[in-house]
Amino acid sequence: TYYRHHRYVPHIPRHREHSANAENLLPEVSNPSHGSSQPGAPTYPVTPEPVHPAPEAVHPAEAYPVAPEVAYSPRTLHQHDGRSPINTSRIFYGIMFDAGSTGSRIHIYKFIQKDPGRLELPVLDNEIYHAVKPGLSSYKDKPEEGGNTIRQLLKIAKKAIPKEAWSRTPVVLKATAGLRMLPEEKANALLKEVQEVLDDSPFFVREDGVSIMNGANEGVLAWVTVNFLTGEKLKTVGILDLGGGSTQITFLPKSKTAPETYISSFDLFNHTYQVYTHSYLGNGLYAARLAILGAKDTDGNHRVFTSSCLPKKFREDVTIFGTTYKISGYKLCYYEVMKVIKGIVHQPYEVKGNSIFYAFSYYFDRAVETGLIGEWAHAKSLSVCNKMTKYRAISPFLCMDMTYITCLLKEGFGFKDSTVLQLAKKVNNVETSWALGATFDYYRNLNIH
Ligand SMILES: O=c1ccn([C@@H]2O[C@H](COP(=O)(O)OP(=O)(O)O)[C@@H](O)[C@H]2O)c(=O)[nH]1
Repeated sequence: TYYRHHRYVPHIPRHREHSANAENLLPEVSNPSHGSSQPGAPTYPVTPEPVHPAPEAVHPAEAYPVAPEVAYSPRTLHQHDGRSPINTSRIFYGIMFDAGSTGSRIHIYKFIQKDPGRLELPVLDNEIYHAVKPGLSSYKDKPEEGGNTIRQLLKIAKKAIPKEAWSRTPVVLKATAGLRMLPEEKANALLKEVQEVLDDSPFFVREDGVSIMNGANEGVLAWVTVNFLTGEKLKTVGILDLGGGSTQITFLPKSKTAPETYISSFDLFNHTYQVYTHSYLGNGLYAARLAILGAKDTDGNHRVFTSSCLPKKFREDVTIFGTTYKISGYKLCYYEVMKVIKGIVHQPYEVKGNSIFYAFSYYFDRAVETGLIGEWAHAKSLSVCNKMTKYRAISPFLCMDMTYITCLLKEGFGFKDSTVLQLAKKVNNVETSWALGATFDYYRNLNIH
C-alpha cells in the first residue's frame, strides 16, 4: 500500500460574496454541482428549504446560543432579503474536546458570518488545536487529575476567545475508545468530574455536553469533517482513522453488499447520506499492541509479554492506558499480528476499487516516524522489522505498529498493494478529526442513525 502526503487541498471558501443557500447553519462548502451522476452524492439546492425547520435538541432555545437566526429560519428570510441588510459581521466560536484513548485535545473553531442580513452563511475562519497526554482513561483511578487536564486545556480557550463571547460559546466533550473500554463506573466517574470542570467554566454547556460518543458517530463525523474540508465536487472521499483504542472506516458505498449494521444515515446539506461506517473497538493501534502481546484484559502485573515484533534484546516496562506491562522481544511478527485481524475486520467490496481514502491519526503519525511518507510501500513498511536496531531509538514498537497497519489495510480491509492512500494530518490547516463534524452536528443536528 502506498501513501502519499497530501499537502494541500485547495478549498475552504473564506468569505463568499453572496449565497442564497440560507438554510445551512454550517459554514460554506465549495459549490455544489447539481444533478451529480454519483448515486448518493451531495446535492446542494440553492433555494432554502426548511428541511430541519426546528432543532431537535432538548432545549431548542439553548441549543443554538450563537446561531444566527436570520440565516436559519425560512420565515425570517423574507424580512432580510438584501433590501434591508444588517451590515455587521458576526463572529462566533465552538469548543470541541476530543477525549481520546491516548490524549485529550481541544479544538477551538472560529466562524464568521459576514452579513447575516444578506443571508451570508457562516464560514469557518480558523481552528486552534492543542493536545495533552495521556488520555482521560489513564486517570481511571484518579478522576480529579483527569479533570485537571481538561481544566488546563480550557485555559487556552479563555485566551483565544474574547471574554464577551464566553457565555455564548458552546463547549462540548466527547470521549472515544478509551472510555468505551473502561468499566462503566470508572468511565462515569471521569465524565462526572469533567462535567463539573466544564460547568465551572464561563462557557456554555448543554445538558448533553459531556458524553461517550459511539463508534458509528465517530466514523460519520470524521467523514463529514474530511469531506467538508476537501470539498470535492462530484466525489466524496472515504476515511480511515486509526486511533489508540479503536479504528474507523467510513465511505459512501457503491454496492448494497454491506451488513446492515455497518450502514449509518444522517442529514447534511438537504441530503440524506447513507454511509458504510464501522468502528472496531480494540483495534486501535495501542489496543492492538496489547492484543498482539496477549496482554489484553490483564492487569499487566504478573508476567512478561513477548513478541517477535519487538527488537530481540528489548526488555522494558511499558505503560498503555495507565497500566504497566513487562514486555520483551521474541516470536514471528506477522503471524502474531494476523491473530488480531482475521475474523474481526470486514472487507468491504469498495476498497478494491479506485475510491479515494484519506488516512489520518496514527496512520499519519507512524508514516512520519518511519520516514516512509510519500513512498509507503507494503514491503518497505515491513522492512522496518529487519532494521529494528536502527529504529529502536524512535520506537521499539515501530515494527509491530507498521506490521499491524499493513496487516489491517491488506488482510483486514482488503486494500490492494497498489492503492494510494491520501495521508493527512490537516486539510487546509484544520485537523482531520471527527471534532469539526461534531461541531456541525451541535449546530445542526445531523440526526445520525
Ligand atoms: O485532531 C486530532 C485528533 C487526534 N489526532 C491524532 O489521532 C490519534 C487519535 O488517537 P485517539 O487517542 O483519539 O484514539 P481513540 O480514542 O479514537 O481510539 C492520535 O495519534 C492523535 O495524535 C490528531 O492528530 N488530531
